[in-house]
Amino acid sequence: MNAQTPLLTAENVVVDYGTRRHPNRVLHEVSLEVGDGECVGLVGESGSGKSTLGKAILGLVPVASGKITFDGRDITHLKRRERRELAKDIQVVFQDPYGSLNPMMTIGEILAEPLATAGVGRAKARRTVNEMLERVNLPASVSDRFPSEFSGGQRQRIAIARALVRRPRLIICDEPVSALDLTTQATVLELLIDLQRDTGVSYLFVSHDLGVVRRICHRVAVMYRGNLVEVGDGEQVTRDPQHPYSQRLLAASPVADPAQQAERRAEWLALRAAHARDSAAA
Ligand SMILES: Nc1ncnc2c1ncn2[C@@H]1O[C@H](COP(=O)(O)OP(=O)(O)OP(=O)(O)O)[C@@H](O)[C@H]1O
Repeated sequence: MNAQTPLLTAENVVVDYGTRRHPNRVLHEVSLEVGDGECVGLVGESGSGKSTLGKAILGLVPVASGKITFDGRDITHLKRRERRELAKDIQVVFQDPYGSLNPMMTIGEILAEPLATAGVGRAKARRTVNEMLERVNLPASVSDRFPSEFSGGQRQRIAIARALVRRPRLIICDEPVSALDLTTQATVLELLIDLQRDTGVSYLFVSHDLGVVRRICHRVAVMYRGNLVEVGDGEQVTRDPQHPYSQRLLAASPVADPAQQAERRAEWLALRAAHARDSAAA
């Protein structure tokens, strides 16, 4: 990994939802870098703006001001064709392994589709599909089957294989394990870590779960009401955060010990109450 060379930069990115007359500012001048081969976690409670930053990078929501660069190139306002071309380098894995795979297509068709769009011939596409299935620990024989025949964890591995087929340099992982049970979460996280080690792909890893982020991310950014309040080393931010909001987020994250969990839940409820008060005052 070379965290010195940012592959992706977001500089003072502002995103508004709502209307021009009644804008609802969801991102307030957010700045973040993801290095080549780096995994950066983006944490924060529901509604803090994590997915919106991912969508801004993917060009799925308009950026009102600020700049996003990829490999030194300004990608803030790309034309549709340029955006399609960029899909080779930037891919996404969503939370819901049930909704993100077309139920009418076989696994082979789902994985081959991005290659066909890129003009890759059928024989080469088939080889690449088999190689990617192998990478996510699924046999080539699954190609002829449909998504409904697989478990949540298997579907998420298929979604990861699909994200990988064009050998992207960055994958935006939007809560990729939060719909999975704990054991399956661990397997998918291990897979993502192995893939990063083997391919050098970078991840922007969106999650509300500090434990998950601690396992996989080199650096962690904490988002609160559309602002990044803390960015730092993953171990440090997830164990000894400096910002009061990050401290409350850590206090709310699940732990194995029930007594400690009860204590954290109480702190979490206090956090929610404080958030509600802040929102009412805003
Ligand atoms: N398409 C939209 N139109 C209007 N408001 C939206 C839209 N998408 C998200 N929002 C609002 O923007 C804010 C940030 O949402 P976002 O989904 O980015 O948060 P998040 O941190 O990813 O939350 P979660 O963890 O629940 O996915 C929320 O208040 C949400 O209601």
